[in-house]
Amino acid sequence: MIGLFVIAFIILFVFIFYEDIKGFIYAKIYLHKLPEPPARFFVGNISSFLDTPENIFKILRKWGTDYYPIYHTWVAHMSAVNIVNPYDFEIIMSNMKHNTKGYFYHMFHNWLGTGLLTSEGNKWQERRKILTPAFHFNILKEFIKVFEAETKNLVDVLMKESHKPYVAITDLISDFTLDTIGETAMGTNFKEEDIKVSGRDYKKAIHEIGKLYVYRLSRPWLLYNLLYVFVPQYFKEKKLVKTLHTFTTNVISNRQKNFRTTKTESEVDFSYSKRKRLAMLDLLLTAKKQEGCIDDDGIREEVDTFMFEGHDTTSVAISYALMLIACHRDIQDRIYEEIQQVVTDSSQLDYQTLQELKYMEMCIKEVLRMYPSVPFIARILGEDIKTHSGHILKTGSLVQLHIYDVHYNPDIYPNPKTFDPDRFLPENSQNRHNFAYVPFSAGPRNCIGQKFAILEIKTVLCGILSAFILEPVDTPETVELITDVVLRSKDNIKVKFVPRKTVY
Ligand code: HEM
Repeated sequence: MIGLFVIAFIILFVFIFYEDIKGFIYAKIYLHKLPEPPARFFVGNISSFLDTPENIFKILRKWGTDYYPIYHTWVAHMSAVNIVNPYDFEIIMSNMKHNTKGYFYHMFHNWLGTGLLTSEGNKWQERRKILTPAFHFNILKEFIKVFEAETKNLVDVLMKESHKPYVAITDLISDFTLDTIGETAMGTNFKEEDIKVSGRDYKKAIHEIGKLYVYRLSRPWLLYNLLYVFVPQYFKEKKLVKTLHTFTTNVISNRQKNFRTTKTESEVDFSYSKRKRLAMLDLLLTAKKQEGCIDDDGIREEVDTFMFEGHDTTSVAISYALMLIACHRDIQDRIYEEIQQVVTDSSQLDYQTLQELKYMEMCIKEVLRMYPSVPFIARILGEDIKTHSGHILKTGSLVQLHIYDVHYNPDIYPNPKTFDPDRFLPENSQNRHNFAYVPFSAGPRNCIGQKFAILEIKTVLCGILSAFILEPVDTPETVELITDVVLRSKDNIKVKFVPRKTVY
């Protein structure tokens, strides 16, 4: 009887964990041929992952150098191939077959469902097709007015704080980017009375859920829902997701009401072939109404995805940009001179003017090299590949692409810790490998919002640098980076803002 029970248990175990067992055997046969950091029997590299987020960040950098160009990490049956060279980036990022995201993206499902960031296959292709026109040049041109108005609000806040020895900027900038994505892509002003309170709760919940993801990410066994439901974080996440979904559902229904009353049938006449230009949420609402290719849940998935991807990434980029510019007065003066020359009518920025800020653009590129907002991404291989160094990786392997480490490779970027925008002069970048600079990823699954991001960052730098001289408080040496879904610092970043009028 006991024998039968044991056999039944083994069969059930194999049935439930078939994929994991297959992965384990594959890792033992193939992946252990790759260089590996020291590991313990069965638990593998777990002790390194159970450390603090700042220490995990440091150890990953050490492994990236010690085991260049490729290495293997594992915990029990879970294995990951880590790539830290541009040649293999190209093999993986440029091939549609490897478009499926890594397992850790599943932890976003409770909140983001399977929106553009987390979806795969036909669903991803269909959504990308629907959403691409929302980031067309004509739409982005309109958004610049919103970037400008929100920049003015931010400058007012900074002005009030400027008597202090420094301003802790991280949260202020994050508020700025949330308000901006709300008003551009969603057509919703978070400061309006009727949603001000729920908007504040929403922002708080976004920050909280980010911390929760880090907790889960650094404990890979919690990526199994079966185990996750037993920890308090599961219930906390459920509560946060409810707050987040309540808010986005309200935003959608408000917009739906306004959209109905402000647009006539002919105005919303919509088809992809006609390429009618509509901001993101309006585009989705119209796609639902006229083409039936997305439903209410689908719209919410995308609203949640864009609120997340569209604010956190730009927020950290702007914070690091301000810190680096504060630390390099010579570079700051050059950017300011360029603004003075190019922005002749300071009351109105437009697309053309922002395009002409060439030196500022090089500075932003260098900021995103040193601080890529998304320091690593992950893919599941859709077919076997041979890596640049000759290793065969099998279909189904989880590969982690460490963008941060490629951006700090001294053979590609000499003195990689030095902030040097001239690296992006055409003559200095022409011989660089195409996949050696990938802050927005590359290939078919690249960042859909990259032009939006650059225009937003340029607008806010114009506003802030016209109003203030930045003085250093934090420097790259004092800021401790942590492992997170975006490249966050352990503490709030501090910069001193000196109003220009009091200086001259
Ligand atoms: C400095 C700012 C930004 C950086 C560095 C950045 C970086 C990235 C990266 C590396 C990816 C690939 C992610 C992956 O493969 O897992 C990505 C994807 C994505 N980004 Fe951005 N991003 C930025 C701003 C934005 C903005 C402003 C938006 C929206 C308005 C946005 C929306 C998205 C979306 C929806 C995806 C998924 C695209 C897809 O899979 O088809 N991002 N971004």
